[in-house]
Amino acid sequence: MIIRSADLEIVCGITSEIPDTDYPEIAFAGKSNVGKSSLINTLLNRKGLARTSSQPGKTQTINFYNINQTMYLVDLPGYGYATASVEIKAQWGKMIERYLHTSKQLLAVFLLIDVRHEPSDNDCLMYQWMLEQGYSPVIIATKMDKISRGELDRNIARMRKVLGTKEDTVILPFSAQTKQGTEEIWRLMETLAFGAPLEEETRAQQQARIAHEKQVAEQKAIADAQARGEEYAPKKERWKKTGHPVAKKTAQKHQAKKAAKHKALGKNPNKRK
Ligand SMILES: Nc1nc2c(ncn2[C@@H]2O[C@H](COP(=O)(O)OP(=O)(O)OP(=O)(O)O)[C@@H](O)[C@H]2O)c(=O)[nH]1
Ligand SMILES: [Mg+2]
Repeated sequence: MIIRSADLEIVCGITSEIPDTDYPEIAFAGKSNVGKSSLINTLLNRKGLARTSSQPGKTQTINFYNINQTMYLVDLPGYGYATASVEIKAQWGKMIERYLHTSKQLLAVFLLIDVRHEPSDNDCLMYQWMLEQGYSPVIIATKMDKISRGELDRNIARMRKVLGTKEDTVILPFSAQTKQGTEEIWRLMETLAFGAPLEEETRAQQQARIAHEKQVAEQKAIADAQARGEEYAPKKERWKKTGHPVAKKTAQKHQAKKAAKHKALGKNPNKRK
């Protein structure tokens, strides 16, 4: 999917109402620190949009990211955050439960499990809940960069066994570090949200789009210049007018500096050793 816009549009805290949104929602659930926010950043190709931390318990609200005004990716707080107080844990649990039960647009819940570890009791509960509610069960095995290929196969088999997955449950290995799995997850999300994976832009379409965007930007620049009562000079011409290209100036400065250094050291820069 080509991401034209990705904005954190709604932040829902423990006392907030669950919002009634206009687009399908895909939520990311899982234990604290499993990589939910990192997955969202990777899918959107935005490094710090969703806040992440090596300390568990970073996401404490339900965050709705509006993508291209067509769908929401929903980042949930993690469960099983050991150092949070019992009361806080219960409040977060209730908030997540309230969201999962009341959202009218929730299309799918992706359950994230760190591929290095055995699924926890909470992971098993979450998986069962997804089945009971009739959601397409999708599991993302995160942090695949941390183990070998052989271990990955063994751990995914163990994951299936512990969760007791149905045949049609998809388990997708993923790494936010290497971005492996990103395409597969997008294809699945597009199929769920729009019925089929969106067509990739062909090279010709991409060039046409870029040319169109350039043309629109230029027209805007002309209109802005006119509004200021100035004559529009395209970038290249403005550059020509000065007669001193920045790159040339920088190169001259660099050369002068180098010559001074060599002079100070009494060396000839062109002499071979
Ligand atoms: N090596 C590696 N590290 C990862 C990966 N995904 C996440 N991490 C790291 O794991 C830590 C937790 O990531 P987050 O994305 O904040 O996890 P979260 O599930 O959103 O955590 P909470 O908000 O606390 O529930 C961060 O230090 C990330 O850099 C991955 O695929 N590979
Ligand atoms: Mg998070």
